Amino acid sequence: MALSRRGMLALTGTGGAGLAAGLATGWSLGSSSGSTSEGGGDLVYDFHGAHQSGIVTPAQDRLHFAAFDVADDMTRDDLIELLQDWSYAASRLMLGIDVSATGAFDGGAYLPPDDTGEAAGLGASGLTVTFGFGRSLFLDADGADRFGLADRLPDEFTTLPKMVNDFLAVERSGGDLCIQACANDPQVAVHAIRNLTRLAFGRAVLRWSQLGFGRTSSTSTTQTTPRNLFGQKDGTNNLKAEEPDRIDEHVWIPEGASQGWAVGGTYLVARRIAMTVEVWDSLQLQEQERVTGRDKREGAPLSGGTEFTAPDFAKAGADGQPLIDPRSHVARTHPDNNGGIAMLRRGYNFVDGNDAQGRLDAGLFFIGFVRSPDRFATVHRNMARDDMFVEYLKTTGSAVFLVPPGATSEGHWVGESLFA
Ligand SMILES: C=CC1=C(C)c2cc3[nH]c(cc4nc(cc5[nH]c(cc1n2)c(C)c5CCC(=O)O)C(CCC(=O)O)=C4C)c(C)c3C=C
Ligand SMILES: [Fe+2]
Repeated sequence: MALSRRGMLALTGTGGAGLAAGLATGWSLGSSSGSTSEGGGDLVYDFHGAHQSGIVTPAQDRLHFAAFDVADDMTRDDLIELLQDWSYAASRLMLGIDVSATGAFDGGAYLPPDDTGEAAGLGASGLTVTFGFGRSLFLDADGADRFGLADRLPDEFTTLPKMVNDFLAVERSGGDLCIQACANDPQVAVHAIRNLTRLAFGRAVLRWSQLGFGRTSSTSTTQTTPRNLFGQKDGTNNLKAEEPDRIDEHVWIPEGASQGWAVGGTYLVARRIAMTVEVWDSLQLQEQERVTGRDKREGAPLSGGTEFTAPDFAKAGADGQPLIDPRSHVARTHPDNNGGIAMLRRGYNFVDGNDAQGRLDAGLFFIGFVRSPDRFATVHRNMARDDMFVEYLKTTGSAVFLVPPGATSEGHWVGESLFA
């Protein structure tokens, strides 16, 4: 593949010394022969910033998430080059332009095009591309330090304990690297993952991937609360971008964390949670609401009020029992019952076909951003132990990635601080 940067033609083959060299001297996005924005596709988010995009960005409607394994023969320098190439390509894709300057159509008739072309004319569609590092990048399953990164592994980067409703498939779990692509057009998100996967050819292999539709959270007060496949309003009491102090407290890795290079990053916890929708659908409305702790129509807590009224876990009904069942999902996961821990949820619905009995393989691809995996585990343990909701859920995939801080400006790349 040949990609060009500021008039410089990069290497052909698997990717990139030329690209890395371009980065070192500073690169510019210039113009592209590729896509132009049309219709609703002209929403563009900035790739550069102190934090990566796709975290507090108002949750887009579509997701393509991918986890990768780095090839066995990769060196530390190769890994750096891959991250540089991915950063450059992502910064272009987020502008709604092709992965390289010659793109889908201008590389000449005798070469495969750099860009696969299916997003031509769709614009940026609010695309965000977020990169993460798996724990195995630092220390693999055999304890090998493949890239000289073991002493950069944060103490906080622990593995999640097994939970009661875990039925984890190896082929849907883990990974050395991840890319979360979110957009308002599914083809734009798929195009991003497809082209970044292609760019990694010979360097990293796709391990598993997940498509998601219909965001199941709002991450901004400008958004209405969406519904998940149980028909519930989901995301009501989520952390919102308009609460920077709470985001600082709960999401970003703080100064004083064990590894300074990760400050300003966060941890992404991905859980593929199958929902037994047919069983749920046969529950009485009243029981669905009791299990959730909120009413289904408005999403208001069962202690009273409207959607955004704070739940009152102490409030009792005429029978003297709490109006919100202590084993409801809201009671088990609320910060008041978890030592104040909150997380930024940014998940998506999925339907991946059906089984031989006609039951949908449907659920929620949960994505949560937290400042340490241990904080997620605390809430999840409390939920898994006796949340009534768990009866209707089965977790089939799981992975945790450290999302490093953002590439601050052009010429910088995601992951730079790890190798500094
Ligand atoms: C441990 C983390 C969580 C997992 C896993 C999880 C799965 C999950 N949740 C829903 C539906 C809802 N979740 C709601 C609230 C909520 N959920 C979590 C955490 C996990 N959920 C938290 C921290 C909260 C917020 C609690 C609070 O502060 O009140 C709600 C209520 C509406 C809302 O506030 O978003 C719903 C509905 C599903 C379907 C699911 C797995 C499939
Ligand atoms: Fe939840």
